[in-house]
Amino acid sequence: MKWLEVSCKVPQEASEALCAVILDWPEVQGLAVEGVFDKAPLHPEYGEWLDESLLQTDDVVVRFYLPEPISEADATERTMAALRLVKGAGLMVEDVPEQVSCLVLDEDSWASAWKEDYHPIPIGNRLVIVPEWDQEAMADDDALTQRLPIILEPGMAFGTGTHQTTQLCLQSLEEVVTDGARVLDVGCGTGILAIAAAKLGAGEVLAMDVDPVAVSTARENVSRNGVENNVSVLNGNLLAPMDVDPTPVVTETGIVTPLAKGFLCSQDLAQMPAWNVVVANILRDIVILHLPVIKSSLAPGGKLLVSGFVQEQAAKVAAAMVEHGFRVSDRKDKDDWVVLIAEHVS
Ligand SMILES: C[S@@+](CC[C@H](N)C(=O)[O-])C[C@H]1O[C@@H](n2cnc3c(N)ncnc32)[C@H](O)[C@@H]1O
Repeated sequence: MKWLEVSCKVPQEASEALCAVILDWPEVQGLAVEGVFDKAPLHPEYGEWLDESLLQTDDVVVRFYLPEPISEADATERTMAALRLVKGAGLMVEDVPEQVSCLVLDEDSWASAWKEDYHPIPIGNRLVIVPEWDQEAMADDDALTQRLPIILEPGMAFGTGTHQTTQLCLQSLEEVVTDGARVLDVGCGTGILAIAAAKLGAGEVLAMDVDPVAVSTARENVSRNGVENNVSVLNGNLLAPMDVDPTPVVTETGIVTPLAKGFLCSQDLAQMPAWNVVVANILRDIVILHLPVIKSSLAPGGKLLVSGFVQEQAAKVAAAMVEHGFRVSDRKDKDDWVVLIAEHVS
């Protein structure tokens, strides 16, 4: 069987919207975004704030695979239509054929092309992120088999384990999760941190995300890892008022409109027993907005891990944490990125 490898060059800030449209095509197998994601992704539709200092215009390549009998001409036309949708949603993309290129691959080349960018990634002392198809290869590596595997199928949601902030949070979870702990993962993306917490011994983990796509990806990853008994995944927004309509609104372009909607609200959280660990890898301002609700749901002595911001923003986050009654006890840096670890002090 033949496959078409379609590559489309777009500015980084338009890549997620383009991926969302392309992933709606039932024939698409494998989608990857290539380029340097050294700044946080922007999701204005999910309440993440645009931060001028994080804006960048570097192009990335969205690459995906379509099976025969789809022709190069069809694939190019459909990709152009997707680009037009993204452009219509207000994102800066060029919807010209020069942005799109196609390569015909046979089955073997397709399988390796899609998978070659993803390999097991050891994290910290105890964890390893394993792409679903690399599990067998990993069995040959004694050092890796000693680690706790987090098996992931890279999908649309953020959190394949390659981003510095995800790795910093994983490393920090290793240090703070104790046996039987109750862990809350705010902005779970693929569910990677929640799964790690469960594998590290947490008794009960609640993973939540405002993005319904992230919620379904996280649920799949949770069952892939056999941690369904310990991890629940909910759509929600702890910043939203209680009486919001939980039905997501989808525009003609397939992009969820600006929302303050969610199933899980801060009031729901208030009904639950306190958490021993809360992890939130979002963005600076969203993290800061979450501090009051996190403070009221974290057990005294409980640990808060926050990331999603760069070094020059860390002081502002740390100051806000102190203002809300946390004691910042540790910090880790990777490249420009930071995780802050704080303790709830009453
Ligand atoms: C940077 S990703 C982190 C994903 C994963 N936890 C990780 O560490 O790789 C941030 C996630 O937060 C979600 N998010 C943004 N604002 C949110 C909010 N107000 N409530 C819950 N999730 C939110 C986004 O949809 C996205 O999946």
